[in-house]
Amino acid sequence: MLGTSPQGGKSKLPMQGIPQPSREEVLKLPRVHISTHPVMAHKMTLLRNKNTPPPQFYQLVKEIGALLAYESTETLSLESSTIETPLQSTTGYRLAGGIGVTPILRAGLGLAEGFRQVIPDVQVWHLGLRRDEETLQAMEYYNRLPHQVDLQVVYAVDPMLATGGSAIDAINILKRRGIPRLSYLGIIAAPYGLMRLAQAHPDIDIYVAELDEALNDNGYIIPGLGDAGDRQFGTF
Ligand SMILES: O=P(O)(O)OC[C@H]1O[C@H](OP(=O)(O)OP(=O)(O)O)[C@H](O)[C@@H]1O
Ligand SMILES: O=c1cc[nH]c(=O)[nH]1
Ligand SMILES: [Mg+2]
Repeated sequence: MLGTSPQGGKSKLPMQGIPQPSREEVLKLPRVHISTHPVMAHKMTLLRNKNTPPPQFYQLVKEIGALLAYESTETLSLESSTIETPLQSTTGYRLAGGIGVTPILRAGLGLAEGFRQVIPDVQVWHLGLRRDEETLQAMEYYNRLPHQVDLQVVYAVDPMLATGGSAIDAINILKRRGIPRLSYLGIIAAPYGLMRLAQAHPDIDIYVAELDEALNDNGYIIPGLGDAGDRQFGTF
């Protein structure tokens, strides 16, 4: 079992000396889904490149969000109904119940936008969490989650799963709203954060585009892509 805090020892750097699991260990986790699609690998390479400017970076986050939406909704429930084509009656299907997407601000905004391109009638519930870069603890600063909910599933979306603190907190907050089914959708995961999220919330599915090597001593994912919020919104 991993520790619950990224802080430890007497080091000034928050991840220094903290043991991290290997990629192989987290690949054995039962509800972790990592994309194997070649189009995803192509877009991920453009996204990671430090020379990709913010407008193209944001566009890529949206496109990757759409691909992840398609992959992660594969197991959703359907309702059937009879419809008329111009020629005859036939059985049609629609997604059962509502679907919610919670972008973890800021960086989750582009992913949520991509998700909406696949399922335009999702409800979008905004949640602001900011990671303190000294302690790596997430702090909630904005919450627009409705009290009345009747949804089949809610996806918490955030590009970067680093220590896992933000994702664990987001799922805790959503669980308090009584959502029957929750999933996490991200672009890049570090083994450390993925293991912590799966251990804290073994009842959710976790979908990511790629699994990286590790966190550096500052808690940044390597090789990673840098700061996903800054790269989307140009705030370097
Ligand atoms: O797994 P963790 O260690 O919690 O780190 C991941 C979090 O850090 C980033 O957000 P950040 O705090 O930089 O906010 P931003 O989206 O406003 O840039 C990222 O988008 C995640 O929310
Ligand atoms: O590598 C990282 C870690 C946290 N947040 C980011 O945006 N990037
Ligand atoms: Mg950021």
